[in-house]
Amino acid sequence: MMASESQNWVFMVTAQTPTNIAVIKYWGKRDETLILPINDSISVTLDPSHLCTTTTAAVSPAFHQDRMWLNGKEISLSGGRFQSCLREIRARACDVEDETKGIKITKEDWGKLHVHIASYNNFPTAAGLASSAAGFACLAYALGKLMNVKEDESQLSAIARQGSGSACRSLFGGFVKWIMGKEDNGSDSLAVQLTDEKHWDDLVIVIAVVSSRQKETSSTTGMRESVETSLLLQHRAKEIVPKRILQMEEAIKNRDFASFSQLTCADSNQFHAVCLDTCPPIFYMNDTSHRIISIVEKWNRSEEAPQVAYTFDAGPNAVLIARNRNAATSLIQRLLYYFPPNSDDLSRF
Ligand SMILES: Nc1ncnc2c1ncn2[C@@H]1O[C@H](COP(=O)(O)OP(=O)(O)OP(=O)(O)O)[C@@H](O)[C@H]1O
Ligand SMILES: C[C@@](O)(CCOP(=O)(O)OP(=O)(O)O)CC(=O)O
Repeated sequence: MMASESQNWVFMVTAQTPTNIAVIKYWGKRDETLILPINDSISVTLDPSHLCTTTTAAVSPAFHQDRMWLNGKEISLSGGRFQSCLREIRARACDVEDETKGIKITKEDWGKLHVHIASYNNFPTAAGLASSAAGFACLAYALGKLMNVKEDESQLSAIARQGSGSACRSLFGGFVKWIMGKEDNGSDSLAVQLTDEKHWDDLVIVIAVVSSRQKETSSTTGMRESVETSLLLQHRAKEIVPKRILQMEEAIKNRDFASFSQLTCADSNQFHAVCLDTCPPIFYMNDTSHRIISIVEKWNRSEEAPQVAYTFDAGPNAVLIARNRNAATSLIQRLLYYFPPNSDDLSRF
């Protein structure tokens, strides 16, 4: 089976993947198991040195079951999502040879070996900052490297998607589109890069962590309830998003910040309107989130051109995209003025 007779070897790889923030949101599935969305979405991938996941995947004949640790704590792998990613990667595994260690793992061996995975997020988990996106993208990438799969990033994205929908967009840098696809088996539901990270490098992303508490309604549960109860969601997916996707692609291509910011803010607000239109309603934003929106709206209106776009995922934390470094500096000064450190006093706003 293995060139190495010893049971003591461990072969491991480490990968790092940034999170991504949607500017046209994914909210709603047409297939819960395969994680197939009801609309296309577009995101921007953050700089890997900031919000990111680091995952080490290891294999050894000494491992007797697949195990995973998230932020230092062992987690259950009984859920289907981890198993789907692992199964899809195992099915594509190739021979691995490490001559220095005298290790040879054949394609067939992978079906019998178990993996241990340790993953760390350097930012709050399950707080609406897309930890599942960085997490499952990194998992698919690390397992792919470990098992020497030959798939390209788009094909890997379709595997990461089965861990968490938004994860498929984190396999690329820059602006990324998740094409919803039409096939029932999900083979055409994958991510493609629209532009790389250099295309629009004036943009500066500032994240205002309003709360790092774990949210009450997960994205998975929230979007299921929206699909079941919100008429606005159906209208959004059919009538609004297809047009917005085209407009957003154009705005990104032309580095047109006025259109980009208008579309980003409108889409975030519509996503939260869908949450309110869900029965029972879901409240992801809080008073501080609403105040941040008002500050940005007021500021943008007082300038000749918009300075900052805001977007909120399934939580109260604000993702603010400034048109350039000057706007980002001014934004941070404003945030510190309205929300002084160590003070709850928001009354000056
Ligand atoms: N590094 C990781 N590796 C594997 N799975 C992870 C990792 N980080 C988070 N997850 C999974 O993602 C879940 C959190 O996903 P959830 O969608 O609820 O929150 P979020 O991704 O932080 O926020 P949102 O997607 O709404 O912006 C965790 O409970 C865990 O199952
Ligand atoms: C609001 C969002 O961040 C929702 C992300 O939802 P998830 O990708 O976390 O959901 P699952 O596919 O059920 O794992 C919008 C987005 O990222 O497009």
